[in-house]
Amino acid sequence: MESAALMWSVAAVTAAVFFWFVCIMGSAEVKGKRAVDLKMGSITRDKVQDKYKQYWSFFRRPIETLNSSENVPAFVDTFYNLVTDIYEWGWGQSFHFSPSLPGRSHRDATRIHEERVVDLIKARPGNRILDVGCGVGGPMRAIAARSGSDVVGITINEYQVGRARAHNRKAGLDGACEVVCGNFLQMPFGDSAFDGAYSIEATCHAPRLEDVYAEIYRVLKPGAMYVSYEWVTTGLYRAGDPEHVEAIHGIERGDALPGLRSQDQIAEVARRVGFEVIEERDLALPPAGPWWNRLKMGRLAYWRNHILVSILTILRIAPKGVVEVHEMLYETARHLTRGGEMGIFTPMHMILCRKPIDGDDN
Ligand SMILES: C=C(CC[C@@H](C)[C@H]1CC[C@H]2C3=CC[C@H]4[C@H](C)[C@@H](O)CC[C@]4(C)[C@H]3CC[C@]12C)C(C)C
Ligand SMILES: C[S@@+](CC[C@H](N)C(=O)[O-])C[C@H]1O[C@@H](n2cnc3c(N)ncnc32)[C@H](O)[C@@H]1O
Repeated sequence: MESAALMWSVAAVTAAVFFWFVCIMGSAEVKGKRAVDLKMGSITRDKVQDKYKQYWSFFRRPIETLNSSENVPAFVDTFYNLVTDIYEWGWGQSFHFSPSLPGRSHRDATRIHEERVVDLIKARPGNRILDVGCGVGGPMRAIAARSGSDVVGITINEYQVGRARAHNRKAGLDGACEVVCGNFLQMPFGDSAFDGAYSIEATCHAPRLEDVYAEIYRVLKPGAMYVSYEWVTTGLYRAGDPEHVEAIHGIERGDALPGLRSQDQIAEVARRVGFEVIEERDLALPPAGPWWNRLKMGRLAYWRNHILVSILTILRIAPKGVVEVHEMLYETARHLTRGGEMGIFTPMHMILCRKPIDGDDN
C-alpha cells in the first residue's frame, strides 16, 4: 500500500514537472508560442520532414539557380514555414539581433534597436510607413506605438501574416498596423505610396539587392527616408581563411540566404537605384555590446529546448522533423556566434537613405 502511494506521488511530481517544463517555462521573452503549440507554418504535419529535405536540396543546386530571383522567394517561404514557430517560442516576436545594453534586458535592447528607426526616418503621427520583410510584426508594433504612424508590413510567408495579424489584434494595434502577403521584389503598392520605409534583417534574403532597393525607392514619396539594418560580411572577412568561410557558409545555409554581401557594396547599390545616402554605420561596433551574447548565454536553454522538442515529437504533439529543424538552428547559432566573435560578420550594418525631390542636385 505504501509503495503504491509512493509510486503515485512520484508519478504526480513527474507529471507536474513535465507540465511546468512544457507549458509554463516558455523560453521566449515575449511569449508568442509555447512548445506544445509548435507547428511548422502552413506545412501539413506529414510533410515537414520532406520540406526540410527540400530546403537543404536548394544548396546542392548550381549557384546560378541559387541566385535566381524566381526560385529564392519560394525557398525563403519554405524556410519561414519551418522556423517561424521555433523563432517565436525561443526568441520572441522580433526576428532580429540588437546590440546588448549593459544592465538592460534583451527585451529592452530589442525595443530600443527598433525605436531607433522612428528617429532615423522621422516617422510622425499619421505617416504611412512600410516595413519591408515584417516577420510576425514585433518591430512594426514597437514602431507604430512609438511614432503614432500607420505601418504596413509585407512578408512572403502567409503563415507569418496570420501570426502578425493575431499579435496586432492582441496588442490593440490592428488599427495602426496592416500586414500584406507578397514579394518585396515586386510589391503590390503604387508609386510614391509611403512617407517612409525600413527593413530589419530582411533584405539579405534578396538574390539581388538592387531589385528590392529599387522597389522601395519606387513606392516612397520624394523626400521620404528609408533605413535598413543589413546582414553583411565586414572588412575583416578573408575568403582564403577556412575558418571564416565555414562560419559564413554556415550562416548562409542556416538562414536561407542566397549569398551574403560585403559591407562596402550596400551604399553603392543604394546610390545606383537613385537614393541619396545620408549615413552608413555598423551598429555592432563598440561602444555597442556584442549582439551574439544573447545566443551564447542560451547554451543551457538550447539543451533544454532540444530535450523538449524530442519529447514532444515522441509524444506526437510536435510534427516529425521539428528536431532536425531545431538542430539546424542550433548549428546556425554556433556559426553566427563565431562570425560575431571573429568580427567578420554583422547583422546590423545600418544604411540611411533619402529619395531625392525632383530638382535636388544629388
Ligand atoms: C534575421 C534572421 C534571423 C535572426 C535570428 C532571429 C535567428 C537566427 C538563429 C535563430 C536561433 C538559433 C538557435 C535557436 C535555438 C536552438 C532554439 O532552442 C530556440 C530558438 C533559437 C535561439 C533561434 C531563434 C532565432 C534566431 C536567433 C535571418 C533568418 C535572416
Ligand atoms: C529575419 S525575418 C525579419 C522580420 C522582421 N523584420 C523582424 O525583425 O522581426 C525576415 C523577413 O523577411 C521576409 N522576406 C524574405 N524574403 C522576402 C520576399 N522576397 N518578399 C517579402 N518578404 C520577404 C521573411 O518572410 C521574413 O518575414
